[in-house]
Amino acid sequence: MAALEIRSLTKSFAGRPVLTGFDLDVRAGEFVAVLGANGSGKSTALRCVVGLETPDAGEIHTDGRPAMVFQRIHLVGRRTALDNVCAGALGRLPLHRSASPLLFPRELREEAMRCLDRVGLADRAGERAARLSGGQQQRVAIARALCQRPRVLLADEPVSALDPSAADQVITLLADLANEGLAVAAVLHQPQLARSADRIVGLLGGRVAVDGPPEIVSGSDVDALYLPERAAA
Ligand SMILES: Nc1ncnc2c1ncn2[C@@H]1O[C@H](COP(=O)(O)OP(=O)(O)OP(=O)(O)O)[C@@H](O)[C@H]1O
Repeated sequence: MAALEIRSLTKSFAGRPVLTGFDLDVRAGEFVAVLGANGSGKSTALRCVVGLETPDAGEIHTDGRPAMVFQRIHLVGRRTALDNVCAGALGRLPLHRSASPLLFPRELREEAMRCLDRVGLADRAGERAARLSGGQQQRVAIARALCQRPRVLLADEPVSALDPSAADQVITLLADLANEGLAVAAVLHQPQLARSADRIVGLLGGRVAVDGPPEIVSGSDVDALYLPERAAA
């Protein structure tokens, strides 16, 4: 069984269908890039997986609770990178162990430090998040997600606000995390970056129109996802 399985997902907003039978499998160790025109339902699909939207119909299975990162990074700017990463564990800590961020237990701080190290930012642990670059902040957000100990990591346009070099670093990190065993699904708006993934999935008309490894998915397959008349269909 895949770590993430989505079957026949449907979702409408105010009677307007957005997802019309969306299917997706992501296995442990696999990095899937999800492409599609604006409004094609990519975010809605991921948001259904983490419970931020309720599907109208369909089935979603995930190994454990998935973690998600977003284009807007939402760190607490005046707290350190390390505190922000510790916050990823709040959902699984007993209340009395996390009532105050000042009291994050030592073992959690050590784990958060390992997560920061994993994203290449151990040396910035004590820096206020607001002082980090956009790319560094997104990597802190990924470390915070890792601190949730997920087996499935979702990323909704994680590099859309980043410069090309920072975007490359984040994509390489996501690919490495998948190589280490995470199931990773990332919505991207940059088809060329999607070519670093193990598989490219393209949404059109609320369902999967393209699904294959980058060697198989052609440039014209990808271009067709963005043709205005087809994307609006
Ligand atoms: N909560 C909501 N209420 C009403 N309409 C919504 C809601 N969320 C999304 N939509 C609409 O559903 C459609 C799909 O949105 P979604 O954000 O999933 O698309 P997307 O493929 O991620 O687009 P983008 O690339 O622009 O981020 C859009 O037309 C959007 O306006």
